Amino acid sequence: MNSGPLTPTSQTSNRLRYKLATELVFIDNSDGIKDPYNAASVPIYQSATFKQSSATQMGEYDYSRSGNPTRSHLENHIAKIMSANRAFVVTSGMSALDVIARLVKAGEEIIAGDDLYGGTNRLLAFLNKSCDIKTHHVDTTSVDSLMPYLHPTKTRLILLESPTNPLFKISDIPTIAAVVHERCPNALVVVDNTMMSPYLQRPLEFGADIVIHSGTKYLSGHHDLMAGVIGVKDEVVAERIYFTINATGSGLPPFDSWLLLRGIKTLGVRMEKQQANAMQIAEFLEYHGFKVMYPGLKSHPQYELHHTMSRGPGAVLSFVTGDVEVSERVVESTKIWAISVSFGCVNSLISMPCRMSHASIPAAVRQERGFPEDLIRLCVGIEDANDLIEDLYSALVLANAIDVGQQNGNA
Ligand SMILES: Cc1ncc(COP(=O)(O)O)c(C=O)c1O
Ligand SMILES: N[C@@H](CCSC[C@H](N)C(=O)O)C(=O)O
Repeated sequence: MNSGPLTPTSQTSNRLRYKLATELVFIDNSDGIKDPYNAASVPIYQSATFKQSSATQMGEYDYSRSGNPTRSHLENHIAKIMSANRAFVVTSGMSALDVIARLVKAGEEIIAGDDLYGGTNRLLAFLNKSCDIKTHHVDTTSVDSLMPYLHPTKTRLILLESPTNPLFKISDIPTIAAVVHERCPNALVVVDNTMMSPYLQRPLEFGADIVIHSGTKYLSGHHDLMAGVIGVKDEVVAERIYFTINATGSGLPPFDSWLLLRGIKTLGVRMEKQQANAMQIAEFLEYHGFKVMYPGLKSHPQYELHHTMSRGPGAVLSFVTGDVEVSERVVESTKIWAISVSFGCVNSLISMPCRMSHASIPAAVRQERGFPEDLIRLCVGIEDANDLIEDLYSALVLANAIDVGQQNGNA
């Protein structure tokens, strides 16, 4: 009898042979997963179970919760583009974070940012209440702010977003990783790299132990699926993660794996266009006097640091109007920009994080952490940049966020 779960074939040579734009579309057939017909598009193995030739010796796949060839193809491909030794795909970004959280035992501690995705904050609050796992929320823009909480045995995870969602704070990932590894040999540095995608930033190359992505965002690119991605450096940690995914049944189903594999092929072109559009929109808003949070602008306090780690600033940005009601009117007045949570899609989206993606963070905590209630977040798509700017300009004028008279010198 098979003594345990099958470990699917997700070993990969984590070296990039070509430039990333090439690797994104180049699906390596030397990964041990053979298709008898040499299909150009990896087939969808829509099968829950797999027939065996023996009652005692299982083949490579026995049951899709434990492993599925379409998922394995995707995991190999993702490991390569993330510079990971192993990668796993699960049913959502939150599921990826849940799998990582299961590496932490009761009584151990997590250090995370004071600006982070609302759902992550909610999961960490739940772990505190129900599992005796405490999180210290600190300003991760300063390595010093982590110091008082680094404990040689208790600290288990350091969870970073860089840039953070939604205030675009930058963490010095290599320095934090070096300090943490020196002081807390038991701790793992985890980076939620959703904002950047592996096309712009690969934190495993500069010290992180685990990188996660909400695959719902840039990796898939079309808002037609939910997925989470985990890239891991260390084989022992990878085996624990695989165990949890199989034990809890959170592996990504075959059809969604296929869709995600298809989406990844266009990540490079989408990101280049979205980022170029975002840069124009950030400059437009700054020109009109708004405080804009975007690491592509020289006015960003950590512009230099960000560019030591990343190939670009990405395509999400935030700005404030100075008045919550004005912000609401702006958001409700656009036509092309859809009022929607999420980001990373080919379509442009507009939202108010305090009312939407980050509403699960209690108002008092938001206030304590200096989270502006009038914040507007823009997720820039691939549309024509001038159309996007005109639509935004009309909404800003309609909401009285821009005083046209003053701009014309008539005020
Ligand atoms: C930075 C970040 N991490 C994780 C998640 C969770 O991803 P998902 O919605 O795919 O569960 C999100 C958004 O949802 C996010 O913005
Ligand atoms: N109602 C959802 C909100 C999802 S927000 C999705 C995304 N991460 C974003 O930042 O827009 C929830 O409660 O999780």
